[in-house]
Amino acid sequence: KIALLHGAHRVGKRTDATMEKWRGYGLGQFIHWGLYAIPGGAWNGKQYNGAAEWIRSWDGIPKSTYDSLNYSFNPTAFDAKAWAKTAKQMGARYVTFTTKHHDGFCLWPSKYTKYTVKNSPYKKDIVKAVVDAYDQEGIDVILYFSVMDWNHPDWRYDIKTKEDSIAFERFKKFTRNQLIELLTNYPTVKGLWFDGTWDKSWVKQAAFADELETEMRRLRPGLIIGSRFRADENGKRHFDSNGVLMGDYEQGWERKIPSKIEDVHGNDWDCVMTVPENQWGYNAAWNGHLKTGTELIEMTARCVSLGGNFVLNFGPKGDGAIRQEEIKLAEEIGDWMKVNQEAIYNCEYAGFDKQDWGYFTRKTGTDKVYMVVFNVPLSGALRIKTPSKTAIKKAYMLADAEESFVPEEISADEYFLHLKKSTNSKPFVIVLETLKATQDNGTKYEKAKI
Ligand SMILES: COc1ccc([C@H]2[C@H](O)[C@H](O)[C@H](C)N2C)cc1
Repeated sequence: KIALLHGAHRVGKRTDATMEKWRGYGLGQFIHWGLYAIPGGAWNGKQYNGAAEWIRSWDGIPKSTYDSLNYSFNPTAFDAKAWAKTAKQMGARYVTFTTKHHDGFCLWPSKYTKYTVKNSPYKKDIVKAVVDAYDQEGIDVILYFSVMDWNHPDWRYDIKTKEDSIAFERFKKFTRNQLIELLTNYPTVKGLWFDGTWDKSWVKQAAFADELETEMRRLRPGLIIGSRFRADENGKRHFDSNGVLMGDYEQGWERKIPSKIEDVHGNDWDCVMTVPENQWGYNAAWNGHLKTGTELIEMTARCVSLGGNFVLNFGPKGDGAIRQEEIKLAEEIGDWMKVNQEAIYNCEYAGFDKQDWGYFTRKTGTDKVYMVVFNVPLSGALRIKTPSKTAIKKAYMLADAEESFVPEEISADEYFLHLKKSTNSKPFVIVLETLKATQDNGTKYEKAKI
């Protein structure tokens, strides 16, 4: 073990109620909104090839021209209540909202910079409107904050000279002030989602970032901060020099999902996902593959089956309205969640071997296991391999408990559930009521006859 002052301060999952609630969210919404939504991925009719929220880094636009977009920010169609209703309808249980992205434009009236919504035609506090609207819908709010701030004169990619270090000391104070300001202005937020923390300048601030994390947690007990915020004194990010996760959950799953339980190392985690291949901010010309509702439902089930949450990104337009494609996806996902949410909310890794037809989830703290079926085999036989000493007492369709199954035992701890010929066109869920034979529950292990 390497002696560390600024590595992980906790090994294993948090066990407090706030984190247990976070663990059970299942499905969340990410919202990327800011000045980049105005150009929407193009400038003077020329398409930008990268992610729309990175358009400022494109040579095709003078930085000062981009920066003056704050004078034309006036989202007349912005309606936080409508956003929150869409999220509720989709079945999202938390939202991560961009307070400040890499371009440095603040969607709240920060006292520490002029580059805020207050000095735009819109003037009003967007972060407050979002926090209040989502609180009202009972959806928990996490605030996204980019440490990297392209607008701030004291930001540095690295600290090479004396001048750099003097400037960056000012930047560190500015960053701390903004974070304390956010936690003070919006006391109901449950956590902070940090981004823009990969540059050497910040990676060298292990002690400062560690102290700042401690200060924020003291100001807001229970605050949820992931593994992206800080590096240890050897510059290790996400996992410290001893391989221990820093922060409360792993934030490395950006547009990717773990494929097996070993990949998550017993940590909490969430996956943040875009509808196109890589567009977080609004891009008018969505190109390439756009994920369908069924694909996104499958990603949700896959994340929950491996003990994580799935967070789907929305990129509202420059006028503040959510684009129709995203509204439609929210409706499709929401329709499925209305019927099947029991297999997603407050569920976790079931401990059953993965099968080709789909995913197992387990209702936390119970012996209730769900089969979320996406790929019905031509045989119509869904294979189940139960963990040892686990019997299946009952098996039935979640959508209709009358439609039950008698598992056919095909070998030790292995069964088939035979589906009726059906025309299922949407994923469906089968409930398994299981029985774990253990000494203390007095259950002598025997095959429970259905
Ligand atoms: C590949 O390098 C990246 C990819 C994504 C990001 C940013 C995106 O702009 C978005 O905010 C995402 C959540 N974040 C990781 C930054 C650098």
